Amino acid sequence: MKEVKKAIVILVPYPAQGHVTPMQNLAWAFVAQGFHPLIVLPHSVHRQLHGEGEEEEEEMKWVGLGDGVGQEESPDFFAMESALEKSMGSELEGLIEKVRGEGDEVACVVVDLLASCAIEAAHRCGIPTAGFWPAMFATYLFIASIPLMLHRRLLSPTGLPQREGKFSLHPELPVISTEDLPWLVGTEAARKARFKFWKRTLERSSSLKWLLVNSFPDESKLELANRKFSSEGCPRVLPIGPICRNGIRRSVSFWEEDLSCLKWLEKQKTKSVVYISFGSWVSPIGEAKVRNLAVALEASGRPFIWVLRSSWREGLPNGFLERVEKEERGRVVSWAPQKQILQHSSVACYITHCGWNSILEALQFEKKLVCYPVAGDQFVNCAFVVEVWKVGIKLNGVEAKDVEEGIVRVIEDEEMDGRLKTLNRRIMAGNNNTGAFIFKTFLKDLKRASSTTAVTQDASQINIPSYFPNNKNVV
Ligand SMILES: O=c1ccn([C@@H]2O[C@H](COP(=O)(O)OP(=O)(O)O[C@H]3O[C@H](CO)[C@@H](O)[C@H](O)[C@H]3O)[C@@H](O)[C@H]2O)c(=O)[nH]1
Repeated sequence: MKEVKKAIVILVPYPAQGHVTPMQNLAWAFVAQGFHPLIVLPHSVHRQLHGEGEEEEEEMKWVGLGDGVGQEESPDFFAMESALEKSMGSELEGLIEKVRGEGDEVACVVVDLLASCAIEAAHRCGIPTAGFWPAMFATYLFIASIPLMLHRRLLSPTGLPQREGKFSLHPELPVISTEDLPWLVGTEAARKARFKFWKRTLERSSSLKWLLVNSFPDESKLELANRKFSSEGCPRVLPIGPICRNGIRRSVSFWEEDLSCLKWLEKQKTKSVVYISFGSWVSPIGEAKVRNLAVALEASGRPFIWVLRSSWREGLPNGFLERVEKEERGRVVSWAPQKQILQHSSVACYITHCGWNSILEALQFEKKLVCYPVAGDQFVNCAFVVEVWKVGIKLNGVEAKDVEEGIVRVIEDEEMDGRLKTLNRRIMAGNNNTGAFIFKTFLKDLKRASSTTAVTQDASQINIPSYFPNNKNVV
């Protein structure tokens, strides 16, 4: 028997970059409190990130759990969902038994709501379980209000909008179009399947005690709206974000970053470069739009860095890549060191798909946004950027005229700079960070629920370190 029991926190992210990064940041916040995080991934994704074998980091471990996905396969959302549903429950129970068998204590399991199949397994093992919503709280509210939308007949029983047009569920939520609801992606069959997925997620999450949300306190008043929409037995919502990573440690990356664009960035004038990225997950914008965007960027005459996977480059106009390189006009890369780019003074604005992590990073480094949402929560995120915070504009299309007008509007709008600065101060505010305070409250609650030995101090004395942002010079 070992002398000191370790307090393990098992974290289960959905296996995509935009989910693993915030979960890893959360893991560092746990490390700072004396916990030993164990981040689990399906084996196929673990292999991509860490190669074969277990990655040994001093403070946290990454573990691959069997998922039945072959080396050559690259499953889409539904295939991954089905792989997780089949294997995650039993694999996770096995892991918990193993940890306990080694004499350690599993103090808590934190489950990304997109991997909700892990919730029941954690419950079966009798471990306090928290949900994690890596995105904006408002987008959770749209999911949480599915029952209300069904009741008001805004939706059919299969989740399809029953009327077209704009609506708002609550004065604190922006007006959005029925077409912008997060599950309305792809074909009718895909939309129905996603709606089913969210209904099941909502049912499962009702058994959670807490829901940790990577949103900032500005939004916490929305919790009132949450109470209105949610039925009995919903988790206690704790907006602990934005959890950003300070210091030298890098986030795990699904692909190798092309660092050459940083050297090129050094040579550009202050606030001249347009950065373009559509995130890591949902397929980008289609070949025709890729072509239009390329034409628009060339026509603009502005320097740019564009993250574009090789598989999407077929849509590019003839000779585009060669011209860009020859004229030193910009860089087209498969995967970029995004935070370093956004932090750079040469970058003027960011054309974004409005993934939540990208928005947080842009706010952290005070970069104005030119929004082109593509799928899921991105339309709601965009509505906040454009209509609530007014720190960006929404593109109507990617024709040359739209893009140039959009870029000029954000670059020339100095009031937008002022609002961005104020918002940055508010959400990245040093030691008084409300998100950090709420995290302490959670730890206090956890201590009561799990009798964990890790949180031994009075929680009010816990000094939350820099995993919650307190300045902008971090990568
Ligand atoms: O070349 C690149 C491009 C992106 N990133 C990073 O990848 C992450 C991307 O995250 P996000 O902006 O949230 O986009 P997605 O990867 O598309 O994230 C998915 O998950 C998010 C959180 O739930 C949702 O908000 C999005 O809509 C959904 O597509 C960010 O941290 C970026 O810094 C890089 O490091 N290099």
